[in-house]
Amino acid sequence: MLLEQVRIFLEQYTAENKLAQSYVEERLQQFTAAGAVDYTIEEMDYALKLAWRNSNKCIGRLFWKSLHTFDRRHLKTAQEIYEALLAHIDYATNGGKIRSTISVFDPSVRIWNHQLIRYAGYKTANEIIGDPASVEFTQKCQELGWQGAGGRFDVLPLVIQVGDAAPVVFDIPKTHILEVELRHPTLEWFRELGLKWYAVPMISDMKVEIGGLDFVSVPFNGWYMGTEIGARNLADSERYNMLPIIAEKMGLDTSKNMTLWQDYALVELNRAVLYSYKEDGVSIVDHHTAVEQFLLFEKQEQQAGREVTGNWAWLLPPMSPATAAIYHRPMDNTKHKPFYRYQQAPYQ
Ligand code: HEM
Ligand SMILES: N=C(Nc1cccc(CNC[C@@H]2CCCN2)c1)c1cccs1
Repeated sequence: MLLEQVRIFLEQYTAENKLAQSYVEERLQQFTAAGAVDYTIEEMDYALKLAWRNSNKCIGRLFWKSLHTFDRRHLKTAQEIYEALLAHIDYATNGGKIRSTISVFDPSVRIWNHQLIRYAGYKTANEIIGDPASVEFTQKCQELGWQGAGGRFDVLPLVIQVGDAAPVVFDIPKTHILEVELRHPTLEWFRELGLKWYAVPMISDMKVEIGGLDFVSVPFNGWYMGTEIGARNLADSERYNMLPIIAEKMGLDTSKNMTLWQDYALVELNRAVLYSYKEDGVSIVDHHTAVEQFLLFEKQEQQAGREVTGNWAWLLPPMSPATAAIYHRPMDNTKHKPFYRYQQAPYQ
């Protein structure tokens, strides 16, 4: 029952923020008198940080206390929500010195995008141009009237729905989009591949349950771990599938696995990602440093008397996993609420 779950959340908020126990009863009485649960910005801010700290698949949790919260629960029209999303993008991007940020909207708002900035995928008769992971959403945007340029790196529009009104499509002006053109520290030909990626990953399709209330529009961003771009987005055969092309350019023998040509290409692609982001002053973390930061997070949590939970398979980087200390031990994947979780897409 709702108020019971609200009580549990308020108990944790009160204990961790060293407030008087009477705070819980006061707040429950206010909610009962008002006939609605309306968390303060301080309660929301704590809950959203806590949900990050509880997210078992996240390797970046060392910085959970530095999350910046924008309270946008009062916004009602698609236009003002669009403007709030542009403000989030600008604040988070910060010229490349990325700030972990989250915006929380009224539960009647839905953002149809998987990420605020992501590339379109165009499926034609015999090929896919752009990001294959975006084909379905790109088709949805086209049905809603969006005209893409048909290129490999077209940024998709924001699709915002308020209540059960028709969704509204908004282009993101280029001035708000920071991207990094990929080049390699020593392989001069790498630049000719014409590869780039956007600076800030901003997940916009997850929800968080706080004391029994579902917040279904909580776009959040951090910065990338290099392997996400270099070992998955640009490497997967069902994504940009760049390994064969890079191996060819490297002059490797790609006719048999035993030459480990895929592994050679993978390392050079990931070196190019880290080198380019670093040189452009865009925040990024390599997977070895990210693992070290996670080990620090574990130590910090244990010193605070809290058990650390994690999803072993997701926390291991997709490159050289056995170089990560956490590879060699099991992990408790218990789920503690609140945490960020998947939800049914509004258009499926
Ligand atoms: C600050 C830098 C951060 C880094 C480097 C980082 C890194 C990562 C990485 C590499 C993943 C795995 C993603 C994948 O394999 O697709 C992940 C997952 C996740 N992160 Fe973080 N993260 C950061 C900040 C955040 C923030 C600010 C939040 C939320 C407030 C967050 C919440 C999550 C969640 C919920 C997942 C699991 C996503 C899923 O289930 O698909 N992370 N993170
Ligand atoms: N660095 C990041 N990466 C990240 C975090 C959460 C979710 C995702 C996207 N994960 C989904 C993809 C697609 C299938 C497997 N990975 C990326 C962050 C995104 C937002 C905050 S940090």
